[in-house]
Amino acid sequence: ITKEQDALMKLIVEAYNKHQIPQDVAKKLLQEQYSTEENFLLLTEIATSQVQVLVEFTKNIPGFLSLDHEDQIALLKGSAVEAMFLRSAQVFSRKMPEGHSEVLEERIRKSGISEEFITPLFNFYKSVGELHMVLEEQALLTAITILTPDRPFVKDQPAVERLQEPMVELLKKLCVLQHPQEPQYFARLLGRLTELRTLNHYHAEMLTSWRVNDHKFTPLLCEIWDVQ
Ligand SMILES: CC1(C)[C@H]2CC[C@]1(C)[C@H](OC(=O)c1ccc(O)cc1)C2
Repeated sequence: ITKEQDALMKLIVEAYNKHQIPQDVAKKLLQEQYSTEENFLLLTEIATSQVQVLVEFTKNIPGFLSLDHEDQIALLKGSAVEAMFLRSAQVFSRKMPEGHSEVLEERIRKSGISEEFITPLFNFYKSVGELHMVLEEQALLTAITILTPDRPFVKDQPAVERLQEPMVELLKKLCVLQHPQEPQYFARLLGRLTELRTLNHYHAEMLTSWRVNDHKFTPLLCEIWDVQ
């Protein structure tokens, strides 16, 4: 790892650590009762704070704020769902205090989300959990997801590629260092990004099914997903 790569990694990890889901949201997970309505409101709060965390993390990715402003928005809107699933999968499989993940799973299952979405979601969580990613890998993988050049409406794709490229190179080196006995580990990580893209479709279905049942989203979620 070169000096520049080490500096880049420290910046990304620092940004990733700086923005965590507020503790009060996590605490509510255990306190509130279990009605479908209550669960939906909790998930709305979790999703809203995840998007806020995503925006703050993204702003700290070196070079992001120098991109064309409309492209910055296009990248955020295009990656919000994937970044949210990636972060919740990492939180879910790693840092959840004892018993929280079961409670969260229960609330997700009883929040009006159709079963056809629940299965792929928890399969994804399991496949991320099995990787036992270290923090640096989690942070870099999230930054790489956000800096995907071929999102809809991105005008200057090469500029995004120039930011994403060094992160992919750095992640590749990290994987070799962290998992010397597993040469295909880096490929498995990138495979998760492909699986993530399939979740975009399920997520759109989920939003629609909530909306037809007249559930209300927060303004931030409406804005990032162009609903209502
Ligand atoms: C764990 C998850 C990533 C998975 C189940 C809850 C999540 C936080 C997310 O919820 C929403 O997207 C969502 C969108 C709008 C809304 O009002 C509530 C939740 C999907």
